[in-house]
Amino acid sequence: MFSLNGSTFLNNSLCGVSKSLTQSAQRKISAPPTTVVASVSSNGRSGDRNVGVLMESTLKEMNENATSSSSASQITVIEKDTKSTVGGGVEDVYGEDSATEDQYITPWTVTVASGYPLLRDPHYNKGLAFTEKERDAHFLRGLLPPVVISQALQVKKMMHNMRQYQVPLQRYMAMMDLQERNERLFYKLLIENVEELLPVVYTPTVGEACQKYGSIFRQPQGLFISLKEKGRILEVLKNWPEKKIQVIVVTDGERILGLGDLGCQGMGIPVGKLSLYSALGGIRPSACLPVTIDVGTNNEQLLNDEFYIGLRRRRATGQEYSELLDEFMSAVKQNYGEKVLVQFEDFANHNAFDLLAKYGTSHLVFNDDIQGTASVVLAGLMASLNLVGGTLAEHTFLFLGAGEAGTGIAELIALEISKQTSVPVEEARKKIWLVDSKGLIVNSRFESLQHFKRPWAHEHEPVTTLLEAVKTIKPTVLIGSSGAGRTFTKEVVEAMSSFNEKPVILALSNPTSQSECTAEEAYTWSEGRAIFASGSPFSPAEYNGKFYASGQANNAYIFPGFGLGLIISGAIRVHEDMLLAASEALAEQVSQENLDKGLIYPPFSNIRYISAQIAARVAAKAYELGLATRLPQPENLVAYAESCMYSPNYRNYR
Ligand SMILES: NC(=O)C1=CN([C@@H]2O[C@H](COP(=O)(O)OP(=O)(O)OC[C@H]3O[C@@H](n4cnc5c(N)ncnc54)[C@H](OP(=O)(O)O)[C@@H]3O)[C@@H](O)[C@H]2O)C=CC1
Ligand SMILES: CC(=O)C(=O)O
Ligand SMILES: [Mg+2]
Repeated sequence: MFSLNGSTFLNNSLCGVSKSLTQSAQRKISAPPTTVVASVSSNGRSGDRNVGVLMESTLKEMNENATSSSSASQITVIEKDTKSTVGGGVEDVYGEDSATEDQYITPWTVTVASGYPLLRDPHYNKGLAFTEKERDAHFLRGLLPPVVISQALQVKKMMHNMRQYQVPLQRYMAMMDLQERNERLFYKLLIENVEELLPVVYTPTVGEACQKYGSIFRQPQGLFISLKEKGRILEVLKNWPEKKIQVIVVTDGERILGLGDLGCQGMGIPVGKLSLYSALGGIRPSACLPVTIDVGTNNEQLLNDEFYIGLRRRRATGQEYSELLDEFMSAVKQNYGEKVLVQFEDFANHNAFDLLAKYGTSHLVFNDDIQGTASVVLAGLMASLNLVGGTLAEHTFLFLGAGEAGTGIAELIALEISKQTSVPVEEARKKIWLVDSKGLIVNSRFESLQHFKRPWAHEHEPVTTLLEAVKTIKPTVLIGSSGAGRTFTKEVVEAMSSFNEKPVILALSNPTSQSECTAEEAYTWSEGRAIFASGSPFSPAEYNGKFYASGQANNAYIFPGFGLGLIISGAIRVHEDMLLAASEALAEQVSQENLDKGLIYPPFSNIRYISAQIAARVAAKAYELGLATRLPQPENLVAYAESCMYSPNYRNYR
């Protein structure tokens, strides 16, 4: 924070300044040499080095165009300074559309360019919602049609338009366009229509978007760090316009959902995950940084695709790979400090476990596929006990898929059983069985197993098929984490239903095409008795004249609230007890009404409230474990979490 000409500026607001003025320079619309320019160049922070460079050229352009100034002003965005203590990292709640600016008495202001560049700045643009006063004050007259509409009407209109698109990818592109045009409207739309829009910005549509990312790419939405940037990653991080980053979601694109290696086009995943961080967990959008590490791809189709946007080479491995990751992780810590959360997403399992182990002791890291998925599935299983009875320890679990998701979930279940029953975790693991592409994981395969599978190699005869494993193990819970679609066949579901009154069947694999079975198949083949949830959403399925709704067992329930909990407590490390705490918090949100419908997850429509509960529980655990640095601990963590959440409501500009 620094002061200039009697105003106080938020450091990160400078990004808005430079962006707007740069745009104005590009468009040859000059802004006046106002205090904004001086304020940027007066800031000596190294993080703003690139801002200074940009400002120099902007100044030059401005001088050249000094006589053509029409958008000659800056605007002041009114902000309240209620949460600046949390590392400046969470945004306060602003007033409703109708609120008058005089309602806010504030010591904080953000200054950005006005006029035409304001309409082109997604962080501040309000489109037709600019009021008459704002249009006069900020040189917008004539740049907009006469009508002034509320944000609520804008939402209504956008949803109407969105529903005209029949093709999911068109909806995805319309949402991305909106995000690039008017960020607050994008989040308002997403938050208020979360159940309808989640499948658009997230699974399943984001999968197709990644597959076609080269063709639909329009604007950079995150940072691309390729082998070409080796030795210069810190420099690359400084190119990102926002300086106050709290959450990074990073992928190397090698295991995008269940679609395999999509290389650089995996960028859609960090972008999608981070939009959920803001919409579902209330993390300020400008504090989120999507990153794709491009070390090549082994996907022949992409390598031969003329529109492919990544490095046209096969994947780097070994030292070449680990040196790039090392440099990235060091640069992140150096640039953003030790409290920035790095979420690893959709790495292949031969890197994912090692990266988590390697950086887990030195950085605040979280692997969504291993840990977030484990937490969400454990929550669903806890809730399902209300329907099927018994304790966790009394059930038998069988997984199809023994990778990140499968072994991550298995381990958290074992940990919870161990805590509940005081048996050693090795003992608790004995009720959990996994099948991989070679069959049941058994002792005789031990030597050839990857390290993360070894704890699951139990004493048993070799079994090669899932059906045989189901018939032999007789699980009460069947979990699909294989990425292989339609592998829960009629015979498998019927076998599960033959010895379970209510078989619990979770088909976690994404996107929909990779789901181990559909909702309709699960209910039909189990004669309506299955307790079913899936990674990607299914519409209610009809069986025998009755409709069955199913829940979405997806880590999207966990990571936004989990991340918020880490941020509000200033946590410096992730601990497995935090994952258990998040599971408990989520399971408690499953109401009797949900259970009566066979649902083991609450509806996403309530997700912000749920995220606050999760955040509070995670933060409380961070304090209990001595991993929190934000002191003193807030008295009411739920209220605190809620109050910290980003609001997409428009702000008033004076
Ligand atoms: N719902 C959610 O929130 C989440 C869902 N997922 C989904 O889970 C799936 C798997 O992800 P992840 O665990 O990271 O992937 P991994 O690649 O780490 O693991 C996949 C596992 O499935 C096994 N497998 C693949 N095909 C078959 C088959 N036909 N029969 C039996 N086993 C098979 C593999 O066997 P082998 O080891 O022998 O190769 C491997 O053990 C993906 O579709 C992903 O989208 C992931 C995270 C969260
Ligand atoms: C949901 C998720 O993280 C995945 O499918 O990889
Ligand atoms: Mg994932």
